[in-house]
Amino acid sequence: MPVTAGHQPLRILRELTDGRRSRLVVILLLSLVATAGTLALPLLVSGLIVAVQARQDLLWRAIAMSVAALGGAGAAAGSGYLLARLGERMVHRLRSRIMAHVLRLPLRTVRGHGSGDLLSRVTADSAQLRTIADLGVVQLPTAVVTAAGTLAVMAWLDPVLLVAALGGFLVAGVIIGLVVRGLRRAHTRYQGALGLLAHRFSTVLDALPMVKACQAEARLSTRLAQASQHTSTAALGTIRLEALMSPVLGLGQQIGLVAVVVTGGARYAAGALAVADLVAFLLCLLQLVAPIMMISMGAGQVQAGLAARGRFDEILALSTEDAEDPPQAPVPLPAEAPAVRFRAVGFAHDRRPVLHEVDLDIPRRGLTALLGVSGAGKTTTLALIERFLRPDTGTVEILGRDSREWPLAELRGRIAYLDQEFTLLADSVRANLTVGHAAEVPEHQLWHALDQVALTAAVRALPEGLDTVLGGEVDLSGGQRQRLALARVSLSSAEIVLLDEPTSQLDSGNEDLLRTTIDTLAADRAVLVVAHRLSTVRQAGKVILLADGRVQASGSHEQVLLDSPVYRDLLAAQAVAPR
Ligand SMILES: Nc1ncnc2c1ncn2[C@@H]1O[C@H](COP(=O)(O)OP(=O)(O)OP(=O)(O)O)[C@@H](O)[C@H]1O
Repeated sequence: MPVTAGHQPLRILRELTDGRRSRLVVILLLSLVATAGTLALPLLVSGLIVAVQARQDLLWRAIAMSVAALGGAGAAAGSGYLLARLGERMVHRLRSRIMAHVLRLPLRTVRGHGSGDLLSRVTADSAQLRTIADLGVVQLPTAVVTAAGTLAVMAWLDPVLLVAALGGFLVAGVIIGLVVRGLRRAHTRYQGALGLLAHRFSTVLDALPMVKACQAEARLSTRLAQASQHTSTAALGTIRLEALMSPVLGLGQQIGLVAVVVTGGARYAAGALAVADLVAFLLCLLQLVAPIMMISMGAGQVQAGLAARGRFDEILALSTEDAEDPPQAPVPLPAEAPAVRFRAVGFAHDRRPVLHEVDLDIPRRGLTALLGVSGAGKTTTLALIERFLRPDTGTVEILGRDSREWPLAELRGRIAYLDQEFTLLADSVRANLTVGHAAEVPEHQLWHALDQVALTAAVRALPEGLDTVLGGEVDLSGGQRQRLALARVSLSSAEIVLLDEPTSQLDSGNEDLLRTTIDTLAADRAVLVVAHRLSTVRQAGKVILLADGRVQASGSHEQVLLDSPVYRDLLAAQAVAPR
């Protein structure tokens, strides 16, 4: 069920107190004590004036005033601290939930949103959410109770004066009500603009070497400054509205004060009001400003928190990749099916057709090479096998089962994938090698995998060996990173291995080494390698040639060589001597 804006505060209250109801009760009790202390003070002052006039003993009254003031302040501090802890716990839980959810979204959805925008939701927006806990849950209700209690005391002291005082605040209240209504929209616009700015900046940072090489710093700085200006314009929308609050309230208070002084003076002169009651009333009026200020400013800030919660909801409403997992246990796998089978597969990126009626088989064992000019659809083919993407038409079968019928976790457990960017985590060498493993991998296996890709010496030379964190001050070269990614793949026991251009950064010595690693992998599983360097295809048992999103030829190297002029052209372009 979609969450309406009206339901949101209640839901946030539930999230805040989930498993901590008793803590909330303590916070509420402390707040009540603080409120009672505040309300008692004017009455105790009034009593003190009467006692001074009557020359009575003042000691116990002084003690009572001290207890009310100190007790109230202590209780307010305690409730504020406990509440902030509850708020931070809620923010941490929501933030973790959002991050876990984002990691399970389809790649397309994540890319569509942009990493910077998602980052700003997890950081800046979650900080805004804290305001709801800090202000909305106890401070605002407490302020309402304090204001109502103070008004009741004022009514008890002199109802006529109360009417005079309220006249001043009424005008302010109407204006502030209108301002608060506009604030949530303004905050949503501002948070959206901030997310866009974060996205633009993070994409520029990701491309920093290229930016520097092209000397594009100045031009991109100007574009970023424009995005920043757009964010500031959105921020001004909230600032303008918030700036109205304090003066409007101050004006209301001044009008109320003048009205009380004039009316109170007249009533005192007429003998209708005692001086102690007039002083107590004025104290109440001054005391009323703090809760009313809290209600108006707090309500404005809570709008920012509610807007942030709304942006969280937008993300949580997006379907995760495994949302379409089959509900029933899948049928057993046929023993002799190929590792991968495409049947009349069609796929379009943003309505631009990329694959058309593709039929292909990848055998259960051995090396298959996927070739084609740049943009032919090779990476898209791998993405369909991994189920990063789903075919628009036709079927993709993995180990004899339609890929839509696989539970996603099981499907991905059967496939190891080395992407084109040979991505590594900004984490230790060990973490990068074992990222897909639930159990700890024995160290000798890690060294063996590194040995296979000739990385042992390089890793031993790192400051903390296997535990050196990469991607910061210490890093590997492009070719070493590629070999580390390959070592990760070789540690996997997956039945299907997908390698997207694994040789792009390797020198000829390392390329020979890679061929040996691939041969070892292909001995007992299916290895599909996207090869730009056509030298790799010589060792392949099967070659599939893609051209314009169609399978142009497939079979053994010799057979495709005979059948396909496109293949011969590709080989010639790479200057690989046909055997
Ligand atoms: N995320 C995307 N959004 C839109 N179009 C895309 C996307 N990814 C790829 N394409 C387009 O789909 C087509 C096939 O891309 P793909 O990456 O599969 O080709 P490729 O054969 O792997 O190319 P290369 O050898 O250059 O890596 C290209 O025309 C490309 O522009």
